[in-house]
Amino acid sequence: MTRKFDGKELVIASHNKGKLREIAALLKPFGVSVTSAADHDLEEPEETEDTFAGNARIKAHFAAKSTGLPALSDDSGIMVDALDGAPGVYTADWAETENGRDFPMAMEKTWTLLEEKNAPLPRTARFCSTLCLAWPDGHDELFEGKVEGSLTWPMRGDQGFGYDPIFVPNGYDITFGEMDPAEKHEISHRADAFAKLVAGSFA
Ligand SMILES: O=c1nc[nH]c2c1ncn2[C@H]1C[C@H](O)[C@@H](COP(=O)(O)OP(=O)(O)OP(=O)(O)O)O1
Ligand SMILES: [Mg+2]
Repeated sequence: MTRKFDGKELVIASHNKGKLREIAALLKPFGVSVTSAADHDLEEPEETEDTFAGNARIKAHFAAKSTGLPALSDDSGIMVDALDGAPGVYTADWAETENGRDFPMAMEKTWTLLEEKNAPLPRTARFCSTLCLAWPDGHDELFEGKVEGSLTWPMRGDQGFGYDPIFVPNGYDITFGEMDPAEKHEISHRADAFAKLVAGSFA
């Protein structure tokens, strides 16, 4: 049996401002008051697992235990078929530099690898998201979502975050970076997982 969310406050166990903005927008219709990991002065736990689900559980359980409140995390990434699913769980790591994250650099690295491989067009990829809703007593629920598309070069658009400027979802000719946020929320991997969370835990 799926446990229902019946609290008033939900902690979003993420330090990514782009994600926080998207999750707050997705939760808006449900009258839940949301706070972030930063609002509770939480550190960023190390993401030591090699699956989205494993890392989503680490983040949500850490926040739930630390705050005594239910917490929702998202672990996500982009999987490129011609790169055998890379960068996948390591999407954020590929952008890591001494001075913080550099996503243009990570996108260029990804495109260069595809060029070096002479990967055929379209260069298919998908964004994946696993949401974990965890309670302070250790119970949790997991929900998975994805969106299929292909990569394009050069980068286009300044909406969204992360890899959005090179991802064109199937059925569109614009990137997530060029898309209105409300439209991204209709079709994104996070929205897909979120619909399952709502059906399971909020309905
Ligand atoms: O809709 C998206 N549009 C573009 N890029 C995206 C998206 N969703 C995930 N991504 C990329 C960037 C992100 O940095 C990485 C996930 O890494 P991931 O560890 O789950 O998130 P994070 O470290 O940025 O924030 P946090 O762990 O605090 O929730 O995949
Ligand atoms: Mg992370």
